[in-house]
Amino acid sequence: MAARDASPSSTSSTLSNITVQTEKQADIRIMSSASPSISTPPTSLDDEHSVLSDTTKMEPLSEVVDEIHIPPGLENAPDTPQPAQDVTPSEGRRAVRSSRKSVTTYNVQILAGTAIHTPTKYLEKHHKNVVHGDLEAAAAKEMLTPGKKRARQSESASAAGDDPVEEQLAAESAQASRRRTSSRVTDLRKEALRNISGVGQVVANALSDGKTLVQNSLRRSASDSALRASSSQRPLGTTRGGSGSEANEAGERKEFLKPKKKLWLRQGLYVGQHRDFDPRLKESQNRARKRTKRQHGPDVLPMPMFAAARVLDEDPHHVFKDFKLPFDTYHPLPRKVKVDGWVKLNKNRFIGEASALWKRDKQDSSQCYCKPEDGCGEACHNRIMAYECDDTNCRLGAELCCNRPFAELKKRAKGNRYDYGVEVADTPDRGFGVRAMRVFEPHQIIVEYAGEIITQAECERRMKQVYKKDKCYYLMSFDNKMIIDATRGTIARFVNHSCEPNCEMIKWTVGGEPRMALFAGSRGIMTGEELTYDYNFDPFSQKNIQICRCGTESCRGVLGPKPKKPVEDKSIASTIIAGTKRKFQDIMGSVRSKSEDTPMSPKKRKLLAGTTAMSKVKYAIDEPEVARERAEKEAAEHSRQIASRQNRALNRSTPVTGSRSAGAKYLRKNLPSIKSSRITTVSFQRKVPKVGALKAIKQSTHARAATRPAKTALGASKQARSQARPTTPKKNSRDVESDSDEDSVNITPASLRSASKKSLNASPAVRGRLSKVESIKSKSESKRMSRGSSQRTSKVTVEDLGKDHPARSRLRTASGR
Ligand SMILES: C[S@@+](CC[C@H](N)C(=O)[O-])C[C@H]1O[C@@H](n2cnc3c(N)ncnc32)[C@H](O)[C@@H]1O
Repeated sequence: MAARDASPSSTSSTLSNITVQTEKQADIRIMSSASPSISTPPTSLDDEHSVLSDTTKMEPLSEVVDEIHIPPGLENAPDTPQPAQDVTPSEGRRAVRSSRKSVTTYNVQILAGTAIHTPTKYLEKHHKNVVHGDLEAAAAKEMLTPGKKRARQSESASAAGDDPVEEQLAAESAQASRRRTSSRVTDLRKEALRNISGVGQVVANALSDGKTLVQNSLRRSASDSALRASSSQRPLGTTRGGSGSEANEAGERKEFLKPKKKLWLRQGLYVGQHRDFDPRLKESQNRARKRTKRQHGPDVLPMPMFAAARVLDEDPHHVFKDFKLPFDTYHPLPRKVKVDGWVKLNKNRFIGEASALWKRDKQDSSQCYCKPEDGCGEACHNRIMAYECDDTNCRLGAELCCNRPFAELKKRAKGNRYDYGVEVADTPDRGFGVRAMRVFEPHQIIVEYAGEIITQAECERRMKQVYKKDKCYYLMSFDNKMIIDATRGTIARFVNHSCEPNCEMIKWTVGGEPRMALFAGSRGIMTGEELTYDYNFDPFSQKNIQICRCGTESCRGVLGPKPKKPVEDKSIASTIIAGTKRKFQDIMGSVRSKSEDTPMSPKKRKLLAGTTAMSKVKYAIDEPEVARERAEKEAAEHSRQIASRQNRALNRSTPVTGSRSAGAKYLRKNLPSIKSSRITTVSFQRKVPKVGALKAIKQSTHARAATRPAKTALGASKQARSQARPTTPKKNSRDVESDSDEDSVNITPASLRSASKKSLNASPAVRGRLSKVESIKSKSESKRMSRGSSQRTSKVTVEDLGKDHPARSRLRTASGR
């Protein structure tokens, strides 16, 4: 007979102890179920022996039936098994005690090797007796895995093969005793508890199955007398081939008990990949293995991304081929640079009086009239004027308009660091720099140059007091005579200078306020590239000149202002006139001095009248003298340029000056104390034709101005864009003016006139040529007229934009500054 605590704690009770009872004590134990059963760890040799005892026999299931379920009305049926009526509860209890010796008791904690470590109160509270029978056998069978079966076969040859629970427990005990030596006591305990809970669960299931079985049998016995007769002799639950349903049940059970085959995953995420790591080895052994492997070289190819990083890090002179990976393959090195003393600001912050002064000088407004198909592209007025489109100045929505760079930047900042796309990196010789972590398209916005916007007075104060001992300043001249101090500012402050930059620092007007940002140059930016722009650095004094380490071919050698523009950079007007000039000279057969051929020569090219053989001979004879003269002239010109540059620097409105004169005074006074100031002064002006050039064009085209066809606003704006497109930082307006003085246009109508006058005194041959020149000149002018040359457009653009158009005012401001 088996008694089982049906209370909720009964399941857990099986976790501690399982007691297997013999047939003899079955009837006595019915009563024992009434009181809480007690089990103790084996204390005698008998008990020890009982752990692996094979004397246990299976409990006939019919007794279980007798004890538990006797359907109402069947109590007095002749075939119904009767509970033992003659045993009183007290006797039962006594009987349990007296019969303990013969009860095979399995203390699971002992079996699992955890009894020593289990608190006594735990044992007292939880251990319960569970009586096994056929149902338990079924349960145990279910629990037996192939491994356990093997363990059972090998280790308990002497154990009774009939009792699977016992066998399982014996196997577990053997396992546990093997593991006992290990120090992982807690794990073992957990494992044992898990196992036992599993057994308990199965036993519970089996009992409920048994209950069903009994009920079915009783039902059958009530309807089938033959079966009833046999059932009284044969214990329920024993299978016999005669009964179809029983055979089915046996078949089902067999199927149920069929061991499951473990399926191993053979393919997966890491299939085919080799790792240096061997999980069977210790970490130190793995490390040692890796070290030895490295000496021999890797036996598998490295991942492309790491290989690429290695190549990129190598000295470019030793790498046979330039090589850059696209962003999705390349992963910038996860080297984080920590910058001390950098307080990060994400947007401009006005300091002190700057705010009030700023409001007073609000920016002009701009309006674009783009159609959806244009999408605010190259022809967009706002774009030309470096105004960001928004809902107030653009009719296209955010989806169609692609002239909203700062809005794009804002969105990007919300993404991850690769969306943001820039990081501070160490450079070998220029301190920190900024590196791209993604690809940027040509002219795409990269990062805003933001910081504290201060007045010049505040800047002076900071220079004297706060940054007195600093070696590095992050000051940039901004709009409205203000200064951006990016000591607290965005990452853009770390962008270094290059004489061949890949980026441009440009001022835009966003929502009526000027903002400065770094934009990709016309080549775009690849991942891993260092970002640079031309500082157009004004050192104020020779003492402050720093050596440039940009390493480009056209490096100017020092961090200084941009050089005078070369010939090819001159205005379109001068380029056109240059064509005329060439023809003119061809006809004249003039021989220019070689010094004039020098492309960078800023001197005016003077027309030489004589082109005869005599003159050629004369020049040939005089060549050494010409060379000497040329050298002298060049030296004089060079010193003049340096002097004028220094004058400009002193007079220029700079971050450290209150006014031009005050600034000059301040600098004169303070320069010795400001030894290595890093003042990034960049003034941002539109590219405009040289003042002189415009003048020349105006004069030459004045007479025909009335007949000129009116320009459309679009054409005008296009031209304005080509002229006014914000590119690299421009020189101060004074530079523009002085440029026009120094690099005056090579040929003007006035020079042509003087040449004609001279020609009057020339020989008939020369006069003939001059008349040809006149005719070519008029032809070329008429050509210019017919194709609406840019020389004319550059002026017309300004005027045709309309009185109130911001383009007009800005272009004027730019050229007038
Ligand atoms: C605005 S900071 C740029 C960030 C700076 N590298 C840093 O570590 O903070 C400007 C200073 O960087 C250095 N620098 C930038 N570009 C340079 C170049 N091409 N060659 C030498 N020094 C450069 C100069 O000292 C300059 O004054």
